[in-house]
Amino acid sequence: MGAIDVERIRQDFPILHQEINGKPLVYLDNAATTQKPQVVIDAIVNYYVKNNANVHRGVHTLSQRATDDYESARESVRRFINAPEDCEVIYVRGATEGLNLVASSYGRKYFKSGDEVIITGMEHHSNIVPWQLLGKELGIRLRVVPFNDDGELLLDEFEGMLNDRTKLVSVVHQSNALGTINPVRTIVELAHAKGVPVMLDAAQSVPHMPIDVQELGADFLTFSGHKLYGPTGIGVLWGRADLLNAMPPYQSGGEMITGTPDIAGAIGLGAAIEYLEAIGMEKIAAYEQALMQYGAELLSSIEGVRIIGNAADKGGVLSFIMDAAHAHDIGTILDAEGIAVRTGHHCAQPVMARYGVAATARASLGLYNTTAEIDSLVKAIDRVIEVFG
Ligand SMILES: Cc1ncc(COP(=O)(O)O)c(CNc2co[nH]c2=O)c1O
Repeated sequence: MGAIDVERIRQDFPILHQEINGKPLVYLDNAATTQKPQVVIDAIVNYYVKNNANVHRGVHTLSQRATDDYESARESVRRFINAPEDCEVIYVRGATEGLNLVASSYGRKYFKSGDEVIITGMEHHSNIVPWQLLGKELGIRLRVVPFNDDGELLLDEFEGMLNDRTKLVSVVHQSNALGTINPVRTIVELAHAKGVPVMLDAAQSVPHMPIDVQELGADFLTFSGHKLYGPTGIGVLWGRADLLNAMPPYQSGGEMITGTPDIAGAIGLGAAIEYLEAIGMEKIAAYEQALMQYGAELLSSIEGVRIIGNAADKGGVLSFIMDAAHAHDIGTILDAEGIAVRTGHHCAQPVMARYGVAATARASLGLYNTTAEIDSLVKAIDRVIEVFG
């Protein structure tokens, strides 16, 4: 299935080795949050056991140690996304805050009534609502790029939306509900040709593929630590230094203007990044891609199962509906079999509306999942048909 030693990797994740309802846990909800390797857990514990102190401007040893680890994590983030400078890496609570920060700070400085922001029809609510609220406040028009039945953006429609009132394009790199990987380099090229900056919601792509912000050409990019095997409450907004330096503060107070940060979270994020770098993002992407293809072939061969989202370029997400049962009933039966998937609209209600469905069941893959776990999923789906069919 690929060049990573998944059985050895699974030993790094203590949580995976338990039973749920008397069955081995099969954790397939990685788009919601990922599990944490022992090295991440140890890094957080080590901070609190040995180095806990507030960061920056402390003259005592513990504060210096905490500051060194906190800033070392920032350098790990810079390296991981190949950002030009550490100062372009801003810690936030997660992708939601990263998107809100750009909407609030960049938006309020540069947008005026009648301006337009372009998003897509497959966005997570975190990349819809901030722009809706700003739209109400400032009189901004939100333009929405549609997508086809396979879940692929209509780029001609996008290009046609770009005009002299367009002030920002903010798009998801990989859809959490469909798995679609959008052609963001092309989107950036088209937007930049019109002088329009681009923000990437990379919450679902940074954990699963190599990301190079300089190669992508974006102007902002945000992601959440808890989705790339790091702790909750910590994430990153990357932005071009010239843009960030021109933006007004998002929050004010002491400590680098935003109060005491999530020091342990940042250190845990740094440990997660080093863990992933040791395995290799190219290898992880290839492994998850092969696993997703394996699952897609099996699920699409089951009568009464329909996969929602069949883009040619797609990450490790298998959203599906069944003739036999509602998504929530699917999820309940799967849980009884020890299998964790997410059911609902996945904070992507426009996607559900596009397909005319209320909800899907979504299996989303991580680097520790296996073909045997996909087989268990298929067996449990057969169980759903037995119970509800
Ligand atoms: C594409 C995308 N953008 C933004 C967010 C928000 O990230 P947060 O700030 O860390 O919450 C999510 C979370 N997606 C999901 C959270 O739970 N199930 C999901 O699919 C997401 O998938």
